[in-house]
Amino acid sequence: NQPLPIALVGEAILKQQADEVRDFDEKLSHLASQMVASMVEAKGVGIAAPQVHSPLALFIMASRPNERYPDAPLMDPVVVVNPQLLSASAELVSGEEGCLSVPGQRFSIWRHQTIVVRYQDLAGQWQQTELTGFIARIFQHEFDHLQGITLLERSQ
Ligand SMILES: O=C(O)C[C@@H](Cc1ccccc1)[C@H](O)SCc1ccccc1
Ligand SMILES: [Zn+2]
Repeated sequence: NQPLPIALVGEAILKQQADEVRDFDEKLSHLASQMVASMVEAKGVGIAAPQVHSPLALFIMASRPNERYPDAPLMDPVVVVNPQLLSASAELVSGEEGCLSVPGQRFSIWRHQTIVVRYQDLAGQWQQTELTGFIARIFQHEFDHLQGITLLERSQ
């Protein structure tokens, strides 16, 4: 499962609104597995479809402990399709983020501490859950990518 080339900030694909996923077929599952492979190879904790030049509303979240977030939960990669942000806490928390599309740079970014989200899985089943802390941060970072927003537009 060869890793896919990662789009760099400045490429048009990263500035577009991603398209709704309608076909929950084996092509979608194959793209998701290629995204996981690309994220793992790039040592990321998430990756969005536009970053691998696919304009689909799809991303991977895969929190794991790391030097900046040593107490981050270790979780299996979650495939998030057609995500919606239902609510977000007034409480914001600042944290350091990187981006595979802005290699070698780190930014301090304000994110909502807690969010309630809804999304479809690879089978098209709707999931709804509350996320908090580092996982909420990853979701917000990847959700931004689907709206054509990168760290550069958010860094304080
Ligand atoms: O560019 C991406 O979407 C992947 C980012 C995701 C990320 C989200 C929130 C906070 C940090 C990163 C990559 O994972 S950047 C590499 C990385 C990995 C662990 C911690 C910080 C940065
Ligand atoms: Zn990013």
